[in-house]
Amino acid sequence: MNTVIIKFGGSVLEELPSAFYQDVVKLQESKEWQPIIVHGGGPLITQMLSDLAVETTFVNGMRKTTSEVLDVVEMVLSGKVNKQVVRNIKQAGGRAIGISGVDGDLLQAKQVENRKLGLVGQVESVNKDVLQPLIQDNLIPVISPLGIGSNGERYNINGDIAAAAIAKALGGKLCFVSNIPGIYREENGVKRVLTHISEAEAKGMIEEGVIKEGMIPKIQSAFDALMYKVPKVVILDGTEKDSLISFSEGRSVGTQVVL
Ligand SMILES: Nc1ncnc2c1ncn2[C@@H]1O[C@H](COP(=O)(O)OP(=O)(O)O)[C@@H](O)[C@H]1O
Ligand SMILES: CC(=O)N[C@@H](CCC(=O)OP(=O)(O)O)C(=O)O
Repeated sequence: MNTVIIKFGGSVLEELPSAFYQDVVKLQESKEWQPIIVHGGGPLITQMLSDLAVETTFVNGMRKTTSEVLDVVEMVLSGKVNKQVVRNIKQAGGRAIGISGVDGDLLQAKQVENRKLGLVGQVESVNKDVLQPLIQDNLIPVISPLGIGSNGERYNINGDIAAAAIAKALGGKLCFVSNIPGIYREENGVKRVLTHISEAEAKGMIEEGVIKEGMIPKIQSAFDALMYKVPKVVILDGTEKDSLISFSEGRSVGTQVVL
């Protein structure tokens, strides 16, 4: 059985068609795949913070997180978004269970080295034992990216980084579902989507500012995962018909990240 970690971000969350969720359920029912969902929700957090008149800023795609911001992050991700995704899967005919990285010590984390980011965490270890009984019960785990520290404190973890850590722990394939058909590069004024991207190429594109914002943690997590033997990492558009099925059948879709 193949495990696939499907991470979708806030950029595409509200645009994902029901066909996408039906494809997730199809994979599960095929018995050849075990899908595990990790979701983001960055734009919804930003919206809620703005409604509450709390300022928010990003550094290289990571949100500076005060304890006031962290309350909102947890409320939006582990409450609103997580349960919406569980319901979407049910409406597509599947059965899902929503948990956060805090539950059962799933994502054990510590504060990132860049202290200017505040309560942002990096994953130290993944307690994959939490997922096994859920999988055995034919449930699709839906995970919100918060982490728990050794003293029970919580951290805000970027969704892409959380997904890569889970893929590394389970040795599963990693599928970043976003709102773009892959990584863009402009050549002679023409924007095209790369079918593959290597580490050297990505580094150059980050330096040139061609890869920016939320794409930076995504691509960095992709290489981190590949380095730890994750067999395949792809960035694709979840609104494109059959994109997930093409991925599962090994057809070329989106941008494949290669070492
Ligand atoms: N070279 C690039 N190619 C494609 N998208 C890029 C690139 N550089 C930056 N981006 C941005 O990255 C975004 C996807 O990252 P992010 O907003 O974090 O998405 P998600 O919420 O799906 O994780 C795209 O919507 C796009 O605005
Ligand atoms: C540390 C950090 O930046 N955490 C993210 C968590 C949500 C996320 O990753 O959402 P997307 O997948 O939509 O980007 C945030 O606070 O926005």
